Amino acid sequence: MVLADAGNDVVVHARRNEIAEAINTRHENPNYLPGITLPPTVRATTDPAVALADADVAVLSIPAQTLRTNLTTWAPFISADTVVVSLMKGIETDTGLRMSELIAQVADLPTERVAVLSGPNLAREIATRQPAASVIACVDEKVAERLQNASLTSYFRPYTNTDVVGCELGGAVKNVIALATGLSSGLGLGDNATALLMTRGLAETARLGQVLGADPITVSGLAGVGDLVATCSSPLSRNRTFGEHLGKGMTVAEATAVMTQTAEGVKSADALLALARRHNVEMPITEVVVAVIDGRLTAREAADLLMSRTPKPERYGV
Ligand SMILES: NC(=O)c1ccc[n+]([C@@H]2O[C@H](COP(=O)([O-])OP(=O)(O)OC[C@H]3O[C@@H](n4cnc5c(N)ncnc54)[C@H](O)[C@@H]3O)[C@@H](O)[C@H]2O)c1
Ligand SMILES: O=P(O)(O)OC[C@H](O)CO
Repeated sequence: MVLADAGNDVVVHARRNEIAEAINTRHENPNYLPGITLPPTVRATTDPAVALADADVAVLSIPAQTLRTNLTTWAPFISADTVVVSLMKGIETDTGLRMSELIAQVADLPTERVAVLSGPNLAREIATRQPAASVIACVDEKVAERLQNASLTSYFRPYTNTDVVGCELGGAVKNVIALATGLSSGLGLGDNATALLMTRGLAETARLGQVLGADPITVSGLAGVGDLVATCSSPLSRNRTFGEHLGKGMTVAEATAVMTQTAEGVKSADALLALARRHNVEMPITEVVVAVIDGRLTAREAADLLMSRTPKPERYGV
């Protein structure tokens, strides 16, 4: 919708024929955004070769853990000049790769042709054209600027950045912190606890970013604190909702069964923790979220464990 409203010729690749059909005839995706009318210029196809033919830009937005398999199939259809943009906020579980790293590896692309978009962008709000801003990051600033111009509308305002690592980490870690604020809310622990988790969650993002080469300023921007605030506070967040279900006593299997959309943090938390341990970075909130997901701690025990940690000075670096 954003790209079509910005004046681009947009082709969506859908897996299911009935979804492609609904987008082409009723201008609606009834499974994922029921009730939202898409611009009639948005067309859909089930054929990835048709979707990718001569595309200036390919925007990838599927569950992070399915990217490798899907992209292996799609890569041969990516044209020589196409820039690939990731909207995904996850980390591959087996490898710890960020989505842009995975794209460059699987599609064999130079980093200058891979960009990421990340920020406080709850899908349903954007689909109703409510104002939002985001960050488009690419190591090549000119490419980021091209993408910025291609996605600028009256309701969507992208900023550019060259810090791909910081933007991607901001998106991936905030999902885990949103699971934690959901757990806390499910337990009824109050707004002070939510603010505590968000602020110390940001410290975890900053520490991990520091060792992985992110710009320390990125964490205070839209892809850092901006997305953290939106996701941790909004009932529209799937990660926060998933955590809330667990906090109210559901098992992971029960929460998974009632969710129809992706909560990336559930699978990426473990990969982020492994990445942090590899670099000797302490991420206590991420650690207890992983323990709750694995069934080693209850939500209550996780809260008690965090509150019983040794007192320390307030620091943001490693
Ligand atoms: N929804 C949001 O508000 C939002 C905002 C910003 C970023 N993101 C990120 O975008 C990514 C996708 O999330 P989403 O909100 O679209 O999730 P979703 O669950 O709503 O939709 C997933 C999409 O991927 C497709 N899909 C599911 N399994 C697939 C598979 N195995 N192979 C191919 N396609 C598959 C679905 O058909 C659907 O189109 C995530 O990484 C998420 O963090 C989401
Ligand atoms: O619904 P969530 O929890 O995946 O969050 C959606 C977006 O990432 C918010 O920016």
